[in-house]
Amino acid sequence: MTTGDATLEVRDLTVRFAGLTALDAVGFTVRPATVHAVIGPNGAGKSTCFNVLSGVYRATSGSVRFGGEELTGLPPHRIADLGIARTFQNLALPPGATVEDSLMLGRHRLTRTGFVAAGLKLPSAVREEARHRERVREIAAFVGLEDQLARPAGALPYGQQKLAELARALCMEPKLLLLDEPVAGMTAGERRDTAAIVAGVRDSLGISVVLVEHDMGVVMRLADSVTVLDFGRLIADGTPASVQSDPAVVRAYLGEEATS
Ligand SMILES: Nc1ncnc2c1ncn2[C@@H]1O[C@H](COP(=O)(O)OP(=O)(O)OP(=O)(O)O)[C@@H](O)[C@H]1O
Repeated sequence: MTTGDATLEVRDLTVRFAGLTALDAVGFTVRPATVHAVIGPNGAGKSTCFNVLSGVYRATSGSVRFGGEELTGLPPHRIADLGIARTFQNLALPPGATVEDSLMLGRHRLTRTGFVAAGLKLPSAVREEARHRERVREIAAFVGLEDQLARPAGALPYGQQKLAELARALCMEPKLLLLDEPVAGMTAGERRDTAAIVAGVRDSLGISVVLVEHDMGVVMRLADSVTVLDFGRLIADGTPASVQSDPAVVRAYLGEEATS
């Protein structure tokens, strides 16, 4: 599949949990090599949307197509096979493993060598592993973690652990990257650096990014397009500047401040 095919089309997506409509006929399009943010107050349906895109939740109705393939109903590993990788709001790295081995986990899907050949250390298996380790080093350098590869991932400062999680997802060589609150819990400097790395994922690697993020500064600077949800409904969709001044968006956020 070429990058030109890697459009994500969400149409009439509805998710109901026992009487509660978490997503109500939501639709948006993510063009290739763009950053698309999904924002909204707490409980708006952002995580539910992400969980459908990555196959963790089943849609009640509606469609999600990526490069022309229907995703709804596919299990997470099949969605990953189509070139969609995700990060998690809470870190999902194995705490005892080194950064390098954690990133090698991201290469698993791309590994051809079978269990027996790897166990016997056949030359083809050794060569393939060396190629993967080289790519892991390149990706670690891309996110600025090249000097941390030998450290246990769990020993890194929180901001660097989040970058390792991002790097692990990049190691899957995705066409579309789903980032769940990538700068949450980071210092101001780490937020800036991470925003620059995500911009590089789009501009240098040509990967599309869908971002759920509460940090409006990061969203407004980074996103090419924004979908705003409130109580499961789409209330605005467009450029960062247009949604920022949309009265429905202002009302949704002011409502949240007034009640929190
Ligand atoms: N597995 C579930 N079972 C039942 N209800 C759920 C489930 N997941 C989410 N919900 C409900 O769906 C609604 C949307 O939740 P969701 O987590 O998608 O919102 P959100 O926009 O991601 O919120 P936040 O910004 O607080 O993470 C909420 O009312 C939530 O309680």
